Amino acid sequence: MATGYLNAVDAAALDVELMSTPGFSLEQLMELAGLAVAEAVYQGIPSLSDSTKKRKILIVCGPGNNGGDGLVAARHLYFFSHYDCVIVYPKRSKKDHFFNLVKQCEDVDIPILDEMPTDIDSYDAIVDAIFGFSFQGEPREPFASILHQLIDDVQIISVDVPSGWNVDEGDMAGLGFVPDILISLTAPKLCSKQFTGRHYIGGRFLPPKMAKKYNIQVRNKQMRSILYIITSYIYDRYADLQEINSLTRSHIRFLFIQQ
Ligand SMILES: NC(=O)C1=CN([C@@H]2O[C@H](COP(=O)(O)OP(=O)(O)OC[C@H]3O[C@@H](n4cnc5c(N)ncnc54)[C@H](O)[C@@H]3O)[C@@H](O)[C@H]2O)[C@H](O)CC1
Ligand SMILES: [K+]
Repeated sequence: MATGYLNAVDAAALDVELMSTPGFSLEQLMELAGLAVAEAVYQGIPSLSDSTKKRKILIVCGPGNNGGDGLVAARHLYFFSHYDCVIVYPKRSKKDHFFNLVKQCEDVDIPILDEMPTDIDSYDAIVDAIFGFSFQGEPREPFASILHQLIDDVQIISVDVPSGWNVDEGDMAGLGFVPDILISLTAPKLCSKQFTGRHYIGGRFLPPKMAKKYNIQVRNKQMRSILYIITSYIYDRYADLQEINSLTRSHIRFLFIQQ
């Protein structure tokens, strides 16, 4: 089954419509988006077999809601137990909800830095929650420099859009920034046609009528149950992971793109 892509204008319109017609709040959508991001990290960067050791994850958050998804993901990863997160949040939003999200992270002792640490090579992965579908033009500081630092050996997981990419056209600015994993929220954005890495889709809350309106085709039930059986078989062998994996099955799925 093909999955429809969203351009920047439709992605923003869909977001507004989701928060008006069916009555989702931004907080609710962000919580589901952030949980899906945490689950993508869990699948993409599996926990270590030595359960006394934790994966180190750096979560870089931008000034808007994409950054909010990163803050939510950090909190969920803390409770997944296998991950030690550090947040970089250089331009904090002044909105109440973001103040609360920051406090929730501080309450579970997740360090929140204003700038990039000097030891980024020591992390197992970096979550790019810098810009999403409202990014325009070329990245301004401090994010331009941060994006340059992300081009190295550490695995990168981008939230919704690889940061710095034009939402419709891809890497127009020629940054050369290419994540290893992309987690699209609600539906893949047009630029993701150029992405060839591991691709998940999360944030599964779209009412069917709205999916139809925006030409987002969801995989049919039969395909979903076949995938469910396969993933159950693979993951249920690891009894201690079962609970989290049952969450994973419900919130994210692999995206098979038919070009
Ligand atoms: N639909 C969903 O599933 C949900 C998606 N969510 C996430 O929200 C983002 C979109 O959030 P938004 O606040 O509209 O914008 P961004 O985070 O993309 O960024 C806006 C932010 O960035 C600044 N900015 C724009 N261009 C530049 C630039 N060239 N240089 C520097 N700064 C720039 C701008 O001023 C703003 O401050 C979506 O992608 C999802 O990740 C929600 O969580 C809800 C559910
Ligand atoms: K991003």
